[in-house]
Amino acid sequence: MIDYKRRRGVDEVALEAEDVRVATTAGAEIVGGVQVAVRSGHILGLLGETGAGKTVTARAILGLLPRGLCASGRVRLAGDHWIELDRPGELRAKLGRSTGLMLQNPMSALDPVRRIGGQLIEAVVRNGLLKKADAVNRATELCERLGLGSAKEVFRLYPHELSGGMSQRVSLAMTLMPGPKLLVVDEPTSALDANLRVEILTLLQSIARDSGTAMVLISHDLGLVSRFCDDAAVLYSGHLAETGPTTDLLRRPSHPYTRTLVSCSLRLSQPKRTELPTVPGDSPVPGHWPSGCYFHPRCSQAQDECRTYRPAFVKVADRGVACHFADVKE
Ligand SMILES: Nc1ncnc2c1ncn2[C@@H]1O[C@H](COP(=O)(O)OP(=O)(O)OP(=O)(O)O)[C@@H](O)[C@H]1O
Repeated sequence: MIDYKRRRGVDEVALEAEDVRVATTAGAEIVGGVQVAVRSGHILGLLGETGAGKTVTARAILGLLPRGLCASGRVRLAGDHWIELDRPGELRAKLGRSTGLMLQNPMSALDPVRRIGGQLIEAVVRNGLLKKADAVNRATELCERLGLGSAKEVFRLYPHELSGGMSQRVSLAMTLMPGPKLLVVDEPTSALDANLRVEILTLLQSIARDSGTAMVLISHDLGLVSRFCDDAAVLYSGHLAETGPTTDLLRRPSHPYTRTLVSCSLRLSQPKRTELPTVPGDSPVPGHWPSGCYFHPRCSQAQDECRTYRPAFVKVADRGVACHFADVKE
């Protein structure tokens, strides 16, 4: 039986990452010194515009960067020792069984010419995590838990026979088979209609709560983050702009970029909206960063100091912000 009520350890820090940096092999900085922590049973939303570095940061932490990019910094799982990010092989060996990544396109995780059943159980059996009979039981329970209906029928299907919603659920089941302590979910729902999106995220949230799995949800969508994430980290041009408990952060954003995102999102939710609101201006391209604060060319409150000096990321209690003029209080 899968112990969905294993709440031991909930609230412990499941994963910490410090000073995460990513650059191209040609030397252009993409991510510059990000720190994040995710608690067991909680969901951290990684927010930011396209190109902010959300996916690259998460992949660096899992040792799964594509060719052409290299990382530095360190990461550790609940109380374990620190592992350097510039050793992706060691990182994958150490984190591989404890972490999972669910990608934007669920079909990319599935082999088109093999039935779902074999694909669900293969990796955990091959890696010696479960015996075949236990793997079948676990896959059956996951199918039930994830609302896939009769596991026997699902096991016989080929990927092309799955609907969009089913392929999301199968992909989630595959990711959950090894019982990961940390699950990174990259825009899981961008191709789904609004109802299905909420269903899948509700499932993810209940799995996080019940099993103690820590999750990172990568998203542009402030509405989804505010509904499903306990904590949020806002990235701008590969740097942390602001972090904190989601409700507090969105109610009292300290960074001008977060404030702009929140006001854009409020406009987006108005019924008479005629065009998609965006943060005015363009985000800079890696390797062509502006001087000082990277947000200053788009910031209505920028002053001389912002054009000259990069603000440090300052943590006060459970909030953190990188702005010379942020009002951070204990
Ligand atoms: N393999 C790569 N080689 C060089 N640059 C890359 C590579 N992959 C990503 N980048 C660059 O890194 C930056 C961050 O990309 P990333 O995909 O992490 O952004 P994101 O915030 O996840 O955006 P989106 O929400 O659109 O997925 C972008 O400027 C992107 O062009």
